[in-house]
Amino acid sequence: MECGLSPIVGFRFSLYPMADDFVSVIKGALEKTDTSNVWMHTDDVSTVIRGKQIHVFNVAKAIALHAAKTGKHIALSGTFSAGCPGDTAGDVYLNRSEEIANTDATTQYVSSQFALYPMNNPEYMEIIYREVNRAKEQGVFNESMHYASGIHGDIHEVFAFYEKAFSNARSEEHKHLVMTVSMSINSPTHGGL
Ligand SMILES: Cc1ncc(C[n+]2csc(CCO)c2C)c(N)n1
Repeated sequence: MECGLSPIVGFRFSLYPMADDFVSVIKGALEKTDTSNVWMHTDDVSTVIRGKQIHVFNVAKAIALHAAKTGKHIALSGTFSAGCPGDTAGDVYLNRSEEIANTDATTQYVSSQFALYPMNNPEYMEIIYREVNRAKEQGVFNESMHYASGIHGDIHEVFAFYEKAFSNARSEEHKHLVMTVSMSINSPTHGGL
């Protein structure tokens, strides 16, 4: 499929609540979030949201935060993509204003791992190192590991880092970017902030 020029950003993700009532945690997180600024579709495996970058990251964070507020141990795994829309569904959401819809500032510790894939960019390793260094400067870097980098801290700082990294790793010349994230929230393994 041809890569288009649409500035649309997408995020396909799944929530895995470690709880018997996982259905209500998933559905509750999706329903409590104001998703009016993104195109959203849920199926039996995952949910996809598409729209302006600012809204996609705002909605992704809000869904994670709503799930986290249940107090249950939540795993979230997903892929952000831009520059290769494939289809035009959701393009209508690109005319939304920049005003974000979800503003809950509740503190919540998140431990996560991410990987950047700057498509068709011969400088991809420099781009990845640059963003990992920014994570260190911003105090959200956790650890190095094979195939990903660990990012942790308050959910608002972690998502702010991810949104910046996603912007920084794209360019006019190299529009197509993929970023994977996996998060663990309320895990008994971490001590918290
Ligand atoms: C964000 C997100 N979207 C969809 C699923 C798939 N899924 C698994 S259980 C369930 C509820 C019952 O219909 C759904 C929709 C997921 N895990 N996380």
